[in-house]
Amino acid sequence: MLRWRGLEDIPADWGRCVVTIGVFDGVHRGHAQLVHAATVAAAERGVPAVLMTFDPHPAEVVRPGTHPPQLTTLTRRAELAEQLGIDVFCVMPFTPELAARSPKDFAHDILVETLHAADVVVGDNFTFGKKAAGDVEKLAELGQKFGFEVQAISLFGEHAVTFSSTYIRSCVAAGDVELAAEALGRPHRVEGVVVRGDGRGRELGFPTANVAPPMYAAIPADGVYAAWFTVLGAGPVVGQVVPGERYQAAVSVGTNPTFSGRTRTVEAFVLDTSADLYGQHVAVDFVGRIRGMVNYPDVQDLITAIAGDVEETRSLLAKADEGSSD
Ligand SMILES: Cc1cc2nc3c(=O)[nH]c(=O)nc-3n(C[C@H](O)[C@H](O)[C@H](O)COP(=O)(O)O)c2cc1C
Ligand SMILES: Nc1ncnc2c1ncn2[C@@H]1O[C@H](COP(=O)(O)OP(=O)(O)O)[C@@H](O)[C@H]1O
Repeated sequence: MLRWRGLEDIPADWGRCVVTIGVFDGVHRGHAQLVHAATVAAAERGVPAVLMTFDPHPAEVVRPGTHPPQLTTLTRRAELAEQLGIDVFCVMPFTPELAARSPKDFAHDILVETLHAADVVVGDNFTFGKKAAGDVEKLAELGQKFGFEVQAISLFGEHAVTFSSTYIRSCVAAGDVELAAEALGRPHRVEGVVVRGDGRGRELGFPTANVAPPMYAAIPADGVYAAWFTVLGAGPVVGQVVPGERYQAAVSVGTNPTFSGRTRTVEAFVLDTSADLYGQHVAVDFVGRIRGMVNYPDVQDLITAIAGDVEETRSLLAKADEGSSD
């Protein structure tokens, strides 16, 4: 898969292509349908499928200070797009200048003159151009004028819910990681580098890898979760932990109220392993919620509770795996 940042990266001899456009945060099951339509159209025409996304999130440029919690980093979005068969991951820097373009200029200058789009695939709620004045109807009209086809895909959902990044953010914020996973088609992931904490976990008998997520990362509500833990990258084995392999983890999200903590942390106790994880880039895939954060009167009560969480983690993850192999 090719990766472009900005239109400058497009080769001079670039031919025709199929383009799907959106923020694609989460690359959820609705997004997957758009991408599928784009890859099918591209295969029929024998041209590449391009996914156009934006960075930073358009909301932050249009209304500074309103950046939504982010379900996926750009790197993760690219990885997921590649798995879905996209040929080119094109990140458009979302600048005030881009936001100010009229729908006609966006279509003419970017889709036609630069990308040479033969087909444009969007969700049927797609808006574009200055003040989001362009919609699917406008895009189809511009397509007729400039010579590209438009496919508007109806929004996908289940159980009377339309799957959208906003809906999944609200599931994550409420700690309902099961519902989030259903819409995403995989567990919600928080990634980051393992940093030093207060060094207390080891004393409790449960050392935890404290994960520092990127700014804006969508963090599940405070509580305890069963998750898969993976050291990312292709580096050497870390203690007993093999990069790229997933391990069971009991994860705490919160301020450690038992110790009157102030900072909110994401901490993973990786089951049945011991490894120096400091500095590693890791991923935590949230599978199920176990309980809320509790301010225990006694540290011994916390230790007993964590031991119970570990057992709950084992059975929850085993069940989730059975479910996925049905
Ligand atoms: C599975 C699990 C459950 C936890 N539950 C709680 C809890 O209910 N209340 C709390 O105050 N801390 C909880 N913690 C967080 C511990 O207080 C924290 O891991 C410990 O203070 C170590 O912090 P450190 O990594 O900064 O040394 C939990 C940790 C784990 C791994
Ligand atoms: N099973 C494990 N799960 C998580 N971290 C582990 C494990 N075994 C060893 N570690 C290491 O121990 C560190 C955590 O120990 P802890 O006492 O909680 O200190 P800190 O407060 O710095 O997180 C982790 O960052 C990791 O390097």
